Amino acid sequence: TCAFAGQKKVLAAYEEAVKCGYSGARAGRLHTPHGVFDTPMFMPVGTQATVKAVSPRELKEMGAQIILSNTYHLYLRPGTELVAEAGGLHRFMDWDGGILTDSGGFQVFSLGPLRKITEEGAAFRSHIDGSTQFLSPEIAIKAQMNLGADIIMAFDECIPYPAEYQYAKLSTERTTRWAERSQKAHTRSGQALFAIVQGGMYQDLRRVSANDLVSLDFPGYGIGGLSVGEPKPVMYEMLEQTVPLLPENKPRYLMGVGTPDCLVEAVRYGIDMFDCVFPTRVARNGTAMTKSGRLVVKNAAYAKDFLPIDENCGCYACQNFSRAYIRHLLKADEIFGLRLTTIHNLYFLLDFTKKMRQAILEDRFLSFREEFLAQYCK
Ligand SMILES: Nc1cc(CSc2ncc[nH]2)c2nc(N)[nH]c(=O)c2c1
Ligand SMILES: [Zn+2]
Repeated sequence: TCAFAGQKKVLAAYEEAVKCGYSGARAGRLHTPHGVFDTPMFMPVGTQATVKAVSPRELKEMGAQIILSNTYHLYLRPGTELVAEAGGLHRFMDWDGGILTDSGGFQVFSLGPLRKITEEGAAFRSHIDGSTQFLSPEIAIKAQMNLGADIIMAFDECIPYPAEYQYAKLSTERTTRWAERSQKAHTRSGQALFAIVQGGMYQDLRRVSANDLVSLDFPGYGIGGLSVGEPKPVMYEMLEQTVPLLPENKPRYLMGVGTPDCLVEAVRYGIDMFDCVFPTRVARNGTAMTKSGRLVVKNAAYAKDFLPIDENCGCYACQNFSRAYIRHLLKADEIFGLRLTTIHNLYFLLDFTKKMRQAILEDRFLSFREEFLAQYCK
């Protein structure tokens, strides 16, 4: 924590991590204005100021610590000034845990019909009403200060995959200049601004991006531009190149990841924080996550299966309902069905990261990883 004593604007301090000698895995504690949180951690995604189909009370009950929201979406609707007038995002959505907002860069490129990226920022058309919009580091930071999240992200470009070396190089250099502009625009104390490492799938660009951002001295670092369709071994190789260059006493957040096998590998490289829409998204089409892989509870095979999704799971769905009942609800398009599969999938990932933390603290992470990967079929 003392590492952050000198940081005037930072509250996302990072207690001395408990390191496992044989891997980069570490168990840490993240200090924010809304509490101290355990890592490794999974962060449920609440894109439009709600984690779809579950309430803040249920999120708290299942052990969620920090949730994500999207600047891009809230900027377009209902507007970040409105959220500020409502008392900020925590008040607006009645969530008193931690909140992290993404800066909008990724969503502009992945959602809105993109118009144009220049040194100044990104012009795009709103996916809601087609209106012409523009985001820059200054606008994205102002919007995030309005929302009042505990951790906010620098405005970056998530380089598409695949990308030519030259494009990746120029984009990464611009993202570093945007990070500096984000830093200058960030004037809200009690809020931590994380930079985002880019570099495409090029080892040298990843190292340059990490070193440049570390020298700008941020309280934490996102690793972006991954989980964008690249083969998993390539993602792991980029982690191997990047993570060791990031300060040990600062949190590392692997953006948009992911499935349990990716989480256990990324923790091994020293990642602390994860987010992914996957668990909530696949839940809504009837797929449950288990330690042996995915279970499509909507399948006819489960019509008369009166066991829970996972009899060792402590979630509300598995403690009280059968696969047959949940399948019935999903087939009948009952909203409660989506709620139960979402509750299970979120609980599964939150519990999985808690189990990894315990394994690290007990110095048995690598055997935990071996056992898990042996049982989990991707
Ligand atoms: N894979 C991936 C995912 C996300 C979205 S993380 C998220 N936002 C909201 C929910 N989840 C990314 N976001 C940014 N800003 N940059 C990236 O490179 C990037 C890469
Ligand atoms: Zn469950």
